[in-house]
Amino acid sequence: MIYTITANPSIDYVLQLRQLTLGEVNRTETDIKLPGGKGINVSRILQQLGLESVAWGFVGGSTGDMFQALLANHQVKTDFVSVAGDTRINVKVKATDEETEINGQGPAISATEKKALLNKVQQVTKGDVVIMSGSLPPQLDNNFYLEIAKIVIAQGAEFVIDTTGQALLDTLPLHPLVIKPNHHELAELFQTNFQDTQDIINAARKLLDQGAQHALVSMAGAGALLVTKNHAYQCNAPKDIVKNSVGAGDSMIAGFVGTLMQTQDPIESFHQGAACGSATAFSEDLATSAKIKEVYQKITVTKIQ
Ligand SMILES: Nc1ncnc2c1ncn2[C@@H]1O[C@H](COP(=O)(O)OP(=O)(O)OP(=O)(O)O)[C@@H](O)[C@H]1O
Ligand SMILES: O=P(O)(O)OC[C@@]1(O)O[C@H](CO)[C@@H](O)[C@@H]1O
Repeated sequence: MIYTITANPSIDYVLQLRQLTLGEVNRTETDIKLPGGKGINVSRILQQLGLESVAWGFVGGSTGDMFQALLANHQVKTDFVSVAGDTRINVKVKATDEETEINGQGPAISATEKKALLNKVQQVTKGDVVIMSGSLPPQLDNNFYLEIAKIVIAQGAEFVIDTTGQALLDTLPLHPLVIKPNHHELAELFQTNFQDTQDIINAARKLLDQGAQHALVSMAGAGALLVTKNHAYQCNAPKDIVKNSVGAGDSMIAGFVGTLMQTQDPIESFHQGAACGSATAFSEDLATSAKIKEVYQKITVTKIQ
């Protein structure tokens, strides 16, 4: 089974405006509410790929009720911990060619609520994969993901982590199945600027040296890299109208992990991950299975090392 952990789920309030003028009253052309949060997005794409997952996380308040009602339309199995605080609302503004995001902090999580989630993680067994992604709500320690990773490994299962900074580095010695920084996050991790693809590959290899099993580096409209100890692969990002790239990275993780569990083939998994990422960028909501199949045909994976 695949479990996703979204410590800080959200209602994504996606607003389309012709133009955004700060300091003025702006009115939307369209607005939609989506059940958001990185792990939730991963579960939704896995569902489109015909793969079952269980979404774990903290959900609370009337916004939490609305979040669950929105998610109920997507046939994702859930097992949330109910919390006293309100699930956050994240605002995504699409205006002219720019996407601006304002993400809420999320509810405070009590020690009892945290324990309830850790207890769920104790259920995992060999063959399971736990995917943890996204920011942590306030009051959860920075080592929350590390705590989870330790439980998962002790149970003989695998984990995937999509976070940044020290929280990511701390889990590397426990051998995450895959990590997926985008190229900006990767540069920030090493406090550098990349001059070329080789710089990116070298940085990704440092994360492999520290323990990651596979390193994906996403580069939005410039495609992505899959870096292994001895080889590197690149894929293109097809050109189309970008409708909403929120969740493209999560979609890539879902495609990669879901395919890897079925095929054990990292290159095929990379191809499918890239298809899911681009298909989401070309969709208003996350990608559908039909869109993923269509986009898959337009992606080529090239061995560059
Ligand atoms: N504009 C785009 N055109 C085509 N493909 C895209 C575009 N944006 C993203 N993708 C695909 O999706 C993958 C993941 O996107 P991206 O690099 O933006 O991840 P991310 O920064 O983690 O995004 P997010 O946090 O919004 O989920 C890219 O590597 C690419 O394959
Ligand atoms: O604030 P975080 O947890 O870092 O990111 C949350 C978020 O921006 O990530 C998803 C897209 O990746 C959205 O559904 C959600 O709003």
